[in-house]
Amino acid sequence: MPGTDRQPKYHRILLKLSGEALMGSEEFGIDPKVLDRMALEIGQLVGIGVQVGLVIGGGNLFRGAALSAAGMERVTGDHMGMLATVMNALAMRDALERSNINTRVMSAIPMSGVVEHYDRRRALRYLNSGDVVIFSAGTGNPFFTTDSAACLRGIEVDADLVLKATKVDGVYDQDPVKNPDAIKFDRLTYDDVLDRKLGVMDLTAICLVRDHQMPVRVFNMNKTGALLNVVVGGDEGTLVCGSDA
Ligand SMILES: Nc1ncnc2c1ncn2[C@@H]1O[C@H](COP(=O)(O)OP(=O)(O)O)[C@@H](O)[C@H]1O
Ligand SMILES: O=c1ccn([C@@H]2O[C@H](COP(=O)(O)OP(=O)(O)O)[C@@H](O)[C@H]2O)c(=O)[nH]1
Repeated sequence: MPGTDRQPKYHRILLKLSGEALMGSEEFGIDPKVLDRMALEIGQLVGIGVQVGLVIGGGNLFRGAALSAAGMERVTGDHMGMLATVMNALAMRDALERSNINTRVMSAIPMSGVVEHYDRRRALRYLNSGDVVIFSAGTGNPFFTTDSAACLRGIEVDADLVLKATKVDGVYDQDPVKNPDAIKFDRLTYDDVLDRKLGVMDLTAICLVRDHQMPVRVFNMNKTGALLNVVVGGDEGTLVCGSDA
């Protein structure tokens, strides 16, 4: 990889994968091939000694806002969305463990007998011992998103960086899916994202990382090798951070 020596720049990361990324080319649900590819890429990080926390979305299965638009009570829809993230987490654990990567799933909603309840100190012990920890069920509260959950858990476990894996190459001046002429930023401040209303992450999540000066890198997970490149300090995607970071 040009310009990198493959030594990790970050000791502990929090990686957010969108639920939709797990669909691959399917319309709904989970494509096992995508899970296996992601497990491989995450395994490369574990292999060079990086501690990995994961938050997975649920948009491939249910989103509270969409269910609410179809007539369901919003809180019920959000509960379904959070349960969807637990299903995705179980599928990801399965793929990681088939790749011989020790993985723990914790849930913000107690689900005895299925997954462990989220406990920050226990999560830190698992991370320190090299296990991948998947934080599922979002924040456990309706009206939030898994982007906010990723930023929250990243701050709680003192990650060096939150990585938002998405289907575009970074943050642009407009939505690049709707505007092919959109221009990509290499670096932005939290206030730039808020002031310009750049829609790549919800505002609650951005405010949270700004208040705690947690850097976030937005990058394209469909690009093979991009995740490893970020972690070894490569200039991938867009870095969102404080003005003097
Ligand atoms: N300014 C922007 N820069 C980059 N992506 C943007 C921007 N505004 C909106 N988006 C959209 O945000 C999406 C990334 O967010 P993500 O959370 O991965 O997807 P979703 O919200 O569909 O689950 C991109 O697919 C892109 O279409
Ligand atoms: O803290 C949270 C996180 C998620 N959700 C619900 O779970 C759904 C799936 O999460 P998200 O939309 O963030 O998934 P992604 O877009 O990343 O696939 C959301 O739409 C919400 O309905 C929630 O209520 N609280």
